[in-house]
Amino acid sequence: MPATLYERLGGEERIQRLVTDVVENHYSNPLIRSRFANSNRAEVERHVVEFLCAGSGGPQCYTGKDLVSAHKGMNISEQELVAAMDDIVAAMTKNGYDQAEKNEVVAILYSLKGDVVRL
Ligand code: HEM
Repeated sequence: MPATLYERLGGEERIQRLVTDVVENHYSNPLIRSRFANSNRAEVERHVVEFLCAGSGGPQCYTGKDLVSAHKGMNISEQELVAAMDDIVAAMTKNGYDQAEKNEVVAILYSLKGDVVRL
């Protein structure tokens, strides 16, 4: 059996470090940081770790809202989606991931566009 994406991302410990950098990038990205002004950073971070672990094949359970409920009423634009994806790719580069894993994560994020953008 080929390794799951969860395994190739290095399991929960490396995913936690990746997500800390992703959230840091979002909170300092002028294109999207205002979106998080009223969010609980620690809780968003915990939910995103669970989301990525569970969604990539890990044993964790995702305990946050479903994606549509989490983003409903925000009217997020395509530009904001690209900005968020840029933050994630930059954090993956910083954490030493290969192009193959970056491509896979970008493809998954793009496939979720309809659950996030213009709701
Ligand atoms: C495919 C892309 C995306 C995925 C997979 C995603 C995933 C998530 C997840 C798992 C949460 C946690 C939900 C919870 O705590 O219950 C969340 C929250 C959030 N997301 Fe996204 N997100 C995406 C794109 C975006 C974009 C483009 C923006 C805006 C620039 C955004 C803004 C937010 C905000 C502001 C919250 C916090 C909501 C709150 O405080 O309750 N997301 N997202």
